[in-house]
Amino acid sequence: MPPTTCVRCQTNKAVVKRPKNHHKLCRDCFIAVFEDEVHHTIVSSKLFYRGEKVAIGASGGKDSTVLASVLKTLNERHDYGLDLVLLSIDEGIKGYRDDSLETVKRNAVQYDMPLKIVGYDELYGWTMDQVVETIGKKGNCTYCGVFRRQALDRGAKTLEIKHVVTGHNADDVAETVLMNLLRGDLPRLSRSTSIVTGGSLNDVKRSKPLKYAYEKEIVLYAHHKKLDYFSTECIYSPEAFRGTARSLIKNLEKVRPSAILDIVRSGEDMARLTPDKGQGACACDEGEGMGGCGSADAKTSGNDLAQMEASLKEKPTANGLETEITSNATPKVIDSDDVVKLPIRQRRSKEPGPVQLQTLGKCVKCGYMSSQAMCQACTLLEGLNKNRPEISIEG
Ligand SMILES: Nc1ncnc2c1ncn2[C@@H]1O[C@H](COP(=O)(O)OP(=O)(O)OP(=O)(O)O)[C@@H](O)[C@H]1O
Repeated sequence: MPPTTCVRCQTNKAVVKRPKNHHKLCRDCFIAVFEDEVHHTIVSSKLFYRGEKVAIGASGGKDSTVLASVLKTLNERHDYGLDLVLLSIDEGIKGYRDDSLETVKRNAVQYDMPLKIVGYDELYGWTMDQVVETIGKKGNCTYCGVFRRQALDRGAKTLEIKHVVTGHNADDVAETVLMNLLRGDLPRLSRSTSIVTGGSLNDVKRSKPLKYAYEKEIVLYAHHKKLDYFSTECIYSPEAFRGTARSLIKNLEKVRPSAILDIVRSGEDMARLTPDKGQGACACDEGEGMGGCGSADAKTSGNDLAQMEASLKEKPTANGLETEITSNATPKVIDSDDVVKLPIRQRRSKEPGPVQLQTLGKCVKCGYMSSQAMCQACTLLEGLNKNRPEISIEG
């Protein structure tokens, strides 16, 4: 078969079939289109202002590495005038985060950006290894997610930064929309679909410039730009419920590539119809619910992404290849759900009824933004410190 020509430049050989719309593009056009789309998201959502100091939540993984690389490129190309800093949270997971932080340290040199690392041990007196030693693996993602969101805010504050960007992508947002739908938690949709959260009530704003970027395209971008990223999954178990939502989405994507963006758009539309417009958002919660980091890895919850990464690695030079992403893999569905029981006052009512708007105050213990007397992190810490958590893990 003759090689396919790039539909954009009509000159070079196509090496990428875009997962998003199946357009066949050459390497340079794919990179240009990907960057242009992120630029469009940034400009149309008015994410930044000139001179703004922005912390990039950098985990060393593909999403935040691509985010750092693209933001550096766009900042220079379009003269955004941003002061970009890498902010990493060390959760204290040996054999995982210590390795990924080495990647972030190299990224800091490669992108010529300052790097700040903040550890759970210094902030909370606990590493995740110690948390897991105490509570076991089940439900640990909840602790990690709550602690990380607050740690990012605190890290930003020590740098006098009021805006943290994260590498959450379209797949992440679509998963969260589905999870909230499946839980019957429409009010949370507003926060989970917003490109920007915090900011007005909470003084650290968070945004997701890759909100409309497909995860597979992020992997392709990292591959074609030869970015240095860390691709091992967390050694502690991923969230079962998110993994199930992820598998569902990956299956939908196979039969209808636009499904991911369609779910994101539907989530945005439904959010506009719900009473919670994000004003009452607890600072610990980006609408994802009490449940973890959002990084249920494709390797465990629908392994076509892992396959894709492996096959890209086998073909280090894409020259002369058409990179088409297909997979016959059957996603592994995790059939149990990790649920952490919170004290009654912090659980959402399961009964239908009028939606209660939350009001933000300050945690009586640490002063962090909270819709409850005590913030989620302090509640979890209190349980850990007592070593007889009022928070029990459902078996
Ligand atoms: N330890 C961390 N330090 C700083 N930022 C983090 C950390 N963990 C996650 N983040 C931020 O939150 C985003 C979403 O995290 P998540 O755990 O869902 O990881 P992910 O989807 O695997 O992303 P990545 O590929 O960047 O690791 C990341 O892209 C990153 O911006």
